[in-house]
Amino acid sequence: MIKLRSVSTRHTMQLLMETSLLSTLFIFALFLLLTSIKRTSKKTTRLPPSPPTLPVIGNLHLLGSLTHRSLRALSNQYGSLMLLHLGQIPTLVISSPEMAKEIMKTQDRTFASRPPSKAAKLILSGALDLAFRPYSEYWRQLRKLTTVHLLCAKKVQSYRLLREEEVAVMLEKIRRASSSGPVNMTKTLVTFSADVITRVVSGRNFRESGKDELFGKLVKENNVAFAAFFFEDYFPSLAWIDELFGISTRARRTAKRWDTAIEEVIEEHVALREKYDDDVEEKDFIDILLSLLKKPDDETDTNISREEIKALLMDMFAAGTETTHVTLVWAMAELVRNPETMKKLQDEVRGTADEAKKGTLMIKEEDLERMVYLKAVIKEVLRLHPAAPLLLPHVSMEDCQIQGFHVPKNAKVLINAWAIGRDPKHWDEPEEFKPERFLNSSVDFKGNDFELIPFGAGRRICPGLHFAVSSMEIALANLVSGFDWELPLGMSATKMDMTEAPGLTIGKKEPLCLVAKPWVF
Ligand code: HEM
Repeated sequence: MIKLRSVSTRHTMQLLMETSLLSTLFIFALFLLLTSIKRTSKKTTRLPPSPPTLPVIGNLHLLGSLTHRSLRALSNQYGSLMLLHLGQIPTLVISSPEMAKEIMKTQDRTFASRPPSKAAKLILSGALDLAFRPYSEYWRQLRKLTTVHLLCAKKVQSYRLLREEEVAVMLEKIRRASSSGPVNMTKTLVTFSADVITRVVSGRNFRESGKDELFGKLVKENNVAFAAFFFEDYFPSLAWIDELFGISTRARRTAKRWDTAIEEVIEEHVALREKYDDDVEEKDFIDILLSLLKKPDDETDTNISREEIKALLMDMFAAGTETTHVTLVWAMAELVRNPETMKKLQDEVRGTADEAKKGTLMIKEEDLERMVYLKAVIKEVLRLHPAAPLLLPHVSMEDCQIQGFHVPKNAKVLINAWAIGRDPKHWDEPEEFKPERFLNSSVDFKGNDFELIPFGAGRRICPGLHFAVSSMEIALANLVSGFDWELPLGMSATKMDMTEAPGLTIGKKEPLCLVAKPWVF
């Protein structure tokens, strides 16, 4: 009996234990379920703040021709993370370093793609280039190819003599022109920037072959086309209106002109390769691209089509020319407007130049390293006048959350580098041109300091950064050391016209004409 009771007690005990284990497991599962529901419900569907919209056009009416300025005014009201409805396209506008860091660092991969662009579709053969191509394995390959063979620090260093030669040509041109009145520095600097990039990319000078004017015009046409209002970019279903108003036709004409010009340059390279039975020393970028076209499976696995080569070359000629010359024009304009800064820079440059070289040609690249004020001036110019004030548009590749707000997949993202560079929360006297602010500061434009992002940051950061900075440093150092600069008679520094011209890159609207007085060591 006792034995039986003890068995039944044990059985009851076991049952009890199993039941309590089951209930514990049940409560634990319930707890997990509730927490996960709670966590999911934290993923809000609350959208970032937006201005009120109008039917059909949404917020389009709020944008002026200088979009970066309109967007800053709006963000002052709605915050540094703002959602606009531009026609049918949800557009996230970023206006603070903190938010820029979210997009280009914390969630860099989500935002590393590009939205569709009608101009890129028409001019760049459907965005076959590097800059407008959506994020993909092919984009990564193309970027690697361009960096390794054209734009990495080692390659940029190897173009040193070429840059010095082009600077010498520019100085000589200014010297000659200066004897007969003010020099059009806008024109001079366009030619300089174009000559450097075309020599590096195609191995020869477009100036000498008479192609420089044509390419200059094409670069300008590109800037206009990429800033034009295409209905398709805001109302994809109304693409036909672009045809009706002739905007697409104009862009197609630009595309055709680019195609003919680049085809000619490529054909010259092909002819040389044929003449020397492919035994051409691969010394320029086009040769390298052509060799990849011919043997797609060799070594690199990169299979590049002729259309892709042309689109990539267009990127290089356009991005390499426009951004650099626009920045140099702003630099000269700011220096002439601020004579004390000009004097301080001239003292540094003229004083740092090697004693042995005084009286000879000019500043060489080896002198630049010691010129800390020159570097501060260039940073300050890029802070106040980033050539691409809204960078290039990004797009969200999936739904995500930023600071508790929901960002839908396929939202276009505009990052206002111009507004960020003038944010009073991060910069003292932000509207003033004061290179001194960088003298005791480690803030740089290389993509780690989000208050200064003229080249962007993260996966899509400008691959031409080193190339551009090297060209700008050597050009500016020589311009200020080789000449004293004045405004033409009757113009005053305080009333100088600094109006911006609208475009994908924002340059000075009026050409910069200056009196150059040659200076001898
Ligand atoms: C002062 C000169 C320059 C400035 C301010 C500048 C600025 C920029 C900016 C803001 C972007 C977009 C970054 C983003 O989307 O987040 C960009 C992209 C790009 N830049 Fe530059 N750039 C300059 C010079 C150059 C030069 C000299 C080249 C080539 C020779 C170049 C080639 C490119 C290319 C190919 C891209 C597209 C990269 C991609 O989408 O992966 N840039 N640049």
